[in-house]
Amino acid sequence: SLALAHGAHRLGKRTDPMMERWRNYGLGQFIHWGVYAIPGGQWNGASYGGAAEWIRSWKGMPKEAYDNLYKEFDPENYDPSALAKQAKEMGAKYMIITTKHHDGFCLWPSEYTDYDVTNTPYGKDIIGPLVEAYDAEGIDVYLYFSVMDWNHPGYRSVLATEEDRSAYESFKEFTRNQLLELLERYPTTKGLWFDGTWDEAWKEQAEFADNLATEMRKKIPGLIIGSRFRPDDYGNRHFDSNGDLMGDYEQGWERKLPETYEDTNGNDWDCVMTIPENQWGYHSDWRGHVKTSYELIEMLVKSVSLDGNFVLNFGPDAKGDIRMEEKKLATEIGQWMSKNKSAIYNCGHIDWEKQDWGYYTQNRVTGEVNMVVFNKPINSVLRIKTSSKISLQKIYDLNDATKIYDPEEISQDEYIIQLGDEELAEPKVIVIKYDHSKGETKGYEKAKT
Ligand SMILES: COc1ccc([C@H]2[C@H](O)[C@H](O)[C@H](C)N2C)cc1
Repeated sequence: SLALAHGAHRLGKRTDPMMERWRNYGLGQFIHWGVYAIPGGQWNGASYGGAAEWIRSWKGMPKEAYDNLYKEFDPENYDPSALAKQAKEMGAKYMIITTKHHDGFCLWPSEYTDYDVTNTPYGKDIIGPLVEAYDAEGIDVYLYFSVMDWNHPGYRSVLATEEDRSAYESFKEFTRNQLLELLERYPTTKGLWFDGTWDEAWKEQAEFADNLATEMRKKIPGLIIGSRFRPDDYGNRHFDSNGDLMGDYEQGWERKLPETYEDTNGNDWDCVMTIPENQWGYHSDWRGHVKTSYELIEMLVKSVSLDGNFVLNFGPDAKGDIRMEEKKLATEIGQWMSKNKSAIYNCGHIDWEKQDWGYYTQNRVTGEVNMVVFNKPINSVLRIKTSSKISLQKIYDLNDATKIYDPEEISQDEYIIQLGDEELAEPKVIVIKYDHSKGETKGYEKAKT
């Protein structure tokens, strides 16, 4: 393998308590909020077809007009504790907030730029009260930070000239100052979610990024930083030139999920997900498919079954209100989570053969296996193929203690259980207690082929 000065500094998963806590969240909330919520995807009577938080890049939005929107930022309905309570009700264990998106507008009072909340009619810190409100609900806070910054004069996507390079040095200093400022102001932050690090200019900053990550972890020991921050010595990101993950978890699953455990390379990972097909910031005109709570619950369960966290995005509008569709989904997901959270929190992958009826999650504390059933087969029979040398002790409906399932062993390490006749009204969790006291096998004959 290549000798890298700034590649992965650790092989395999982080095993410290802060990362164990991250690994056991299951469900998170993303919040994308900024001045892009003011146009909300519309301008001059036209609707932007892209992601609302990218409207500045649309030819239909004059840059001058966008860059003056901050003078209208005055979210009179912003209510951090209401947001935190809604997240609590949904069952989120952590929240990631956009402190600064690509447009460079800062939701906190930054010493290093005037393009921040203090110069808006609202005039106050947005981030601080949100951190306090979420901490008060026991929901861990992570800060999203876009390195790419369309507002900073020193930003460059490519370093072509000496002028570019000297300008970019001032931009790097600005970036370091803002990150250290955020960690100073919000010391209960558990981690940073970086974005906007795909440009060539940043890919040349392996040493700078590596040193900055080290410096940030000096300020907050154990700080959790994903794979989307650092480039390695050769400009590779997420995975270094030896194919090793850089950062504490893989940040590549955005609006998509791994299909198999192999797809995850055995790393920690998160999937960040939009409710519409592709809108992170508030867009008043959601086009196309809006996901239902069952679709989102299946993505959550699938994520946990493959050792990942599922982070659902919310985009408050210009007044700071959460739109009706998002409120409804938070409530519906919360109703399911209130009855089935033991299949999500502290759970992860078990290498039993995936079945069509749904997903397994294993509780890392109790060892119990959860069958999360989404698809009831036509014959109401659920097949269970375990790993070898185990014996099933008890199988029961998580939400109906009177419902015990009697497994029928149909071949080596293979069982079936019978569901009742009732239709599945919602994803059903069936718990399997098992142990390794393998009794006598019935000596099934393997077919001689
Ligand atoms: C170029 O394609 C992109 C670039 C950045 C994004 C940003 C979104 O604005 C949002 O913040 C998402 C998490 N991020 C990857 C999305 C698509």
